[in-house]
Amino acid sequence: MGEEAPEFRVESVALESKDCLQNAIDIGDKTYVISRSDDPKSSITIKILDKLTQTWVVPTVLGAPPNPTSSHSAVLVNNEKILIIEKGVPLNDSIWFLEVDTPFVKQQSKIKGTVVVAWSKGVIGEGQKPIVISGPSGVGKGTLIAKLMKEYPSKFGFSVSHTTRAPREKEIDGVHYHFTERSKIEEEISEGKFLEFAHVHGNVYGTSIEAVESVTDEGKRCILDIDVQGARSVRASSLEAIFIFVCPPSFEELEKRLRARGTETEEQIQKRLRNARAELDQSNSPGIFDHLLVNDDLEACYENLKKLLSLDDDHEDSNDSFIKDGKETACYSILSKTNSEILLQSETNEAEKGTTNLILLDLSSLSGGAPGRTRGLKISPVN
Ligand SMILES: Nc1nc2c(ncn2[C@@H]2O[C@H](COP(=O)(O)OP(=O)(O)O)[C@@H](O)[C@H]2O)c(=O)[nH]1
Ligand SMILES: Nc1ncnc2c1ncn2[C@@H]1O[C@H](COP(=O)(O)OP(=O)(O)O)[C@@H](O)[C@H]1O
Repeated sequence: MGEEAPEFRVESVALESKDCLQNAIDIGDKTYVISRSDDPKSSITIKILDKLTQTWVVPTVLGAPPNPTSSHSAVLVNNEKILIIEKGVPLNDSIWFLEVDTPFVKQQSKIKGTVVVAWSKGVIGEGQKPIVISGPSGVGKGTLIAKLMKEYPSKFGFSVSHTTRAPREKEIDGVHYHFTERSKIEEEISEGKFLEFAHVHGNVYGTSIEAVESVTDEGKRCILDIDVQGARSVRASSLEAIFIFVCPPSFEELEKRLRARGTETEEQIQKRLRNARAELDQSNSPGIFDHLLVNDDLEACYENLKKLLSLDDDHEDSNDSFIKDGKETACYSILSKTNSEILLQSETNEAEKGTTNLILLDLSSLSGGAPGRTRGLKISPVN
């Protein structure tokens, strides 16, 4: 029997010269040209040729691009995205997707009225799902999160949000929040750098994609403290998370805690209490929260939170053991592709006896995607 035919027609022209590499990938009537210049600091540029009109378009590029490297290889995965393998970086950092026609890209294209493409970094294995914690102001979210981070500093990391509100006395910029100007956050939101944002108590709050992914990239489980609107947006995004709503034992107790904290003016307290009623109402909306926790006695609530987190189907990724210790520099190029498997070949000819220079990248269970990370990549050596 002959070899399985590729599912899609792929024309990949590698125009390699000493210091630059360019790939041209055809999708329908368009050719996507992915190139890097000979300036080692400049990152990849994308241009699209419309073959019917013979015109070039420079798209709006969303998401953080790969760090500059010397070269890459690329292949079309399906009609939605291009897989790019970077060379000269650790293998963990070498797998990228350029989304050209995914639902996210289509949606952003509509919003912006321009042609959009978006970067997403490939992650080997699933990683642990981030934890979204919501609840009314003063209920004790921050207190519970602080306890968790103190007890398990290497397991959990906090997603540091951006906010336009003024810092409280003991709050540190970059630790509790990134305190920012409204015009700056609005600009960054329009650049697609935020996973979600919301207007809360008269200020803008938002979670940058980087805030979540930098925690995940450190191998820690990310905790987000965001309001109900934010939780709703994350639910609708490509980020798979666990959603927990923290309730007070009573409205009176909530008010007491908020006043006792002593961080807000009376006017701000009144605003937070008004919003609290709406948040408590929304906590029962179907499809947002997976768990409700009542924070009556702090220690009891904390124990329940811990139970709930260990009940979750946390699992160590097993399929990435091949590269787990490997901060080895990637020097792979794409050799072949079937429907969901890509064969990568090491370009060094150092294949000593018994050492593999072929690896198989399995794309059959991808999840997530731009803006952020594409998870669920499986990788295995070919013997
Ligand atoms: N949507 C969204 N909400 C956030 C974010 N960061 C914080 N919040 C929420 O904004 C609200 C106000 O937070 P904060 O000003 O720290 O006051 P506190 O809740 O009274 O401690 C809380 O409900 C937070 O969960 C964010 O990045 N996105
Ligand atoms: N279970 C609890 N019982 C009594 N006070 C609590 C409890 N949990 C938190 N607090 C206190 O309530 C106040 C508000 O808690 P905080 O963590 O700042 O709430 P949030 O982050 O939800 O706004 C703080 O002064 C905190 O010490």
